[in-house]
Amino acid sequence: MTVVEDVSPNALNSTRLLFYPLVLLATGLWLLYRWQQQSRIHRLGNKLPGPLPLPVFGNALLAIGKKPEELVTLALEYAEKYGTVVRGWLGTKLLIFLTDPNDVEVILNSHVHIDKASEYRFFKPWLGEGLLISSGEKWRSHRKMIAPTFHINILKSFVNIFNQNSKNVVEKMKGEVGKVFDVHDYMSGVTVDILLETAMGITKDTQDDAGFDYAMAVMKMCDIIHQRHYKFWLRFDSIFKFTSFFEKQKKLLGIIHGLTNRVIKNKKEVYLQNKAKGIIPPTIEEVTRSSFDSETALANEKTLADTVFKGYRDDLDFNDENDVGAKKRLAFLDLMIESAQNGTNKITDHEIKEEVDTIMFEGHDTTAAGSSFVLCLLGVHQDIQEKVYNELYGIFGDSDRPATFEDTLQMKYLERVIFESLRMYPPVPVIARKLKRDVKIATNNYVLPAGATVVIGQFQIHRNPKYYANPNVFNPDNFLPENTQNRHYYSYIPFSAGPRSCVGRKYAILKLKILLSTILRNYKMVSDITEDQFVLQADIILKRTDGFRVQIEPRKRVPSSA
Ligand code: HEM
Repeated sequence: MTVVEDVSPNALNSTRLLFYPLVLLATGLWLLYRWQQQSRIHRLGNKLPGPLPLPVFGNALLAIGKKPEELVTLALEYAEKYGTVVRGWLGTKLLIFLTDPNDVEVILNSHVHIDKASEYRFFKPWLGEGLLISSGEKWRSHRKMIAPTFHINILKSFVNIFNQNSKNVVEKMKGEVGKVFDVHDYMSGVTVDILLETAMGITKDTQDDAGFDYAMAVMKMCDIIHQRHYKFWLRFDSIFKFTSFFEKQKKLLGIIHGLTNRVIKNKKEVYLQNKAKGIIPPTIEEVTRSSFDSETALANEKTLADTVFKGYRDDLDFNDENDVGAKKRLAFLDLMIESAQNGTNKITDHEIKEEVDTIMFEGHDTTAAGSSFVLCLLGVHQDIQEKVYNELYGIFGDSDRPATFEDTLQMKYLERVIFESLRMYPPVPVIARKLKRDVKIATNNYVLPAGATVVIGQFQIHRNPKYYANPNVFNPDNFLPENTQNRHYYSYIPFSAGPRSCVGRKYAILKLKILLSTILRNYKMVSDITEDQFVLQADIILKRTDGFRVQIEPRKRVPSSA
């Protein structure tokens, strides 16, 4: 029997009488707290150098009417005028731009300030809460799961795929001989194909031609997100929804998610079919074990990358040095699906999709821009290109055999060229973090208030004459061991650094070496413009507004000096 309690009207009335004042008090206290916090941010923010803000707008109007390429010039002018710490106000929002490696180290090396700035929320409809933007326990546990999938032994097993796809793109580029063309189109297509095969385990015969459409959709999405960063009215969802950008975004996400959904669906179906047949997929290590033994010694050989990045050892180094075990060493998507199915790692289908979207974006657009810059720069700097070619001729001679992992260790000059290109044209030109607590930086002992957004400008850091003698001159010798060993580690951060460094750093360098060496063994790059004519575009990923224009000439396989 249910007992219904009789609640008297008086009791109800006195509850109401208490409820409303309490809500009012709580709201008042919250507003007071917010006001105090905001005035504190204002007080500390205004102690930093920066342009004079206007009431209400702050400095937001500075970007109005500016084209993306003009924003690069504007940012550089302000850095020149105000120094390595510059503050700006977007309305009441405090942005602090840092370009001194000592200050940057305080932020990037911290395990506290690992949350991404609120500007990354514009990625949410696309990447959800994937590794790039997630925070807290979700980020920590997913990073722990994903980092081992970039173990050096897994990367070695990708060498054949890198080679095959590089050969394919060389074949495709044949049609461009004698023309001026945009090499980025080719680099985008090939990097998507490589990711589909390596990270996603989708074999060539099951791929369709969606890679190129995907790459183009990603570029256009980046443009929309970027415009939302600097056109302050687009920052409000309520306004954005009524603009043409919103409809465009919907269409682009249809293409992007269409591909990633198909990839996951195919992969899961194959996994379940195999499981029903009692086939447990072999780990990558089992598949490639025989070749590892001979390579074990080489794995320990120091590459330039080990020296350059040794100052900020991250979990990628830790995983390589302390083998995580065969079971965990699966290619990225295989591991995600296996973990979700057998419950070793808690990850839902939705979370798998977020991570697939993240890796597909981060893994392709960055390396497409990186490889395009290298090819254009070599077209401009013929003397440097000849040195690269001679190094490659020394390794491969007349043969057109594919590159091995050992070969990539011999490509020392090419590696310096890649690093120098990433220095002058870092594909990710800025990183932004939200400060969780106040933090004191090295410059003038400034205190940066909790709640502020810190923007770290790699582009500017990499061109500081204090660390690079002629910072605006393309000179691969900047990465000779004698020049790197005493340089501040945080003066070179194309892959960011610290706990949130790029998880694909080693993958990217290996892939770039194989892709670029294959192209350069087959073609000579030629540029009809000089480097100072490159028009850079401030974007999520650094690009050239004028396109990555080059010409190619087929190589005769003889040393270039002959
Ligand atoms: C030249 C190539 C690349 C460059 C310059 C680059 C650069 C970066 C940078 C600067 C970050 C930090 C971004 C931030 O904090 O806002 C980052 C993060 C990340 N990168 Fe890369 N990246 C490259 C290639 C790759 C590749 C090939 C992959 C995967 C296959 C990848 C996956 C990621 C992921 C998942 C993150 C987020 C890591 C985290 O927050 O824990 N990247 N990358």
